[in-house]
Amino acid sequence: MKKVIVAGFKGRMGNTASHMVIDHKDFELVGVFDPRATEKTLGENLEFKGIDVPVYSKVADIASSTADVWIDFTSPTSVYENVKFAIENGISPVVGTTGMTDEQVNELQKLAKAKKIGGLIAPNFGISAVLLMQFAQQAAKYFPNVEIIEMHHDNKLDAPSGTAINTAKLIAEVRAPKQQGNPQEKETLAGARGANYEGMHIHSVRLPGYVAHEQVLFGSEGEALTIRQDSFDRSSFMSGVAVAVAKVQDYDELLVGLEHIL
Ligand SMILES: NC(=O)C1=CN([C@@H]2O[C@H](COP(=O)(O)OP(=O)(O)OC[C@H]3O[C@@H](n4cnc5c(N)ncnc54)[C@H](O)[C@@H]3O)[C@@H](O)[C@H]2O)C=CC1
Ligand SMILES: O=C(O)C1=N[C@H](C(=O)O)C[C@H](O)C1
Repeated sequence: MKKVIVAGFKGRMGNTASHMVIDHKDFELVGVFDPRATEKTLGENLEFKGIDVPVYSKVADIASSTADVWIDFTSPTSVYENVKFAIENGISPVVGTTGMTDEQVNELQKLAKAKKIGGLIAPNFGISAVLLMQFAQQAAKYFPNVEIIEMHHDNKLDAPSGTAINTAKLIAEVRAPKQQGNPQEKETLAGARGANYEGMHIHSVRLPGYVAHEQVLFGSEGEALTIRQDSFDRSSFMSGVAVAVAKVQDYDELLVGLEHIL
């Protein structure tokens, strides 16, 4: 049995992940963490009735031997400290939270290597998004002119999305550096051309009703290719999270990207 703690359990993803862990025959939920929590045990919430695991509202209250795996769906400003805490306490992190800087990820990777702790940061746990990123990287070898449009619910804190940044990074690995559009182009309204990652423009849409969606648009002489994925429900991320929880302790480093453990 993998003993699991869920950080951010009062949020959308943390709630879904807590249910997944409870329902999984090989996992045991041993604690949940969220600074917004006021209850002492999870079972005080009607939807978790009978699940009397401890609720933590301060990270310092979590003992190092509490869990094998730390699932993190929190916020861009808290994820680095949480993951650092997990690694320092011998707990393998499975991280879905987006918005960390490259420097923060590098530091955590160094720490995990030094402590020989396996972990995973996945910008997206959905198989449709993992495949989209791989297809986009393949297509970019033949279509170097590319723009990315990511579309999310309007409660999202970070922009562009972690998936969009990761898509651009994967494409940049196979495409010669290149600025796109007319070299003389001028924005008459700031931001009109979106963010710019090594010449690739990334556009972020935020709308109620949306969950998580991405389109990668490729254009060439007389033809175009569009790759799109849609996550309509947060349950779609859970098979990826479950695979990560099951396998993460087999590694002794912090990996980035679900594809590395599938
Ligand atoms: N990798 C993936 O497949 C996915 C990643 N995400 C990412 O997961 C993160 C969370 O997303 P949502 O659940 O929609 O957000 P949310 O805002 O619904 O939930 C975040 C929760 O984290 C809590 N929190 C804040 N600071 C904390 C801390 N220091 N320790 C523990 N909990 C803390 C908040 O109180 C809140 O309850 C975002 O970064 C989002 O981009 C979301 C969906 C899929
Ligand atoms: O905030 C979200 O909802 C999501 N965040 C991740 C991201 O930033 O890419 C993954 C997915 O898109 C949902």
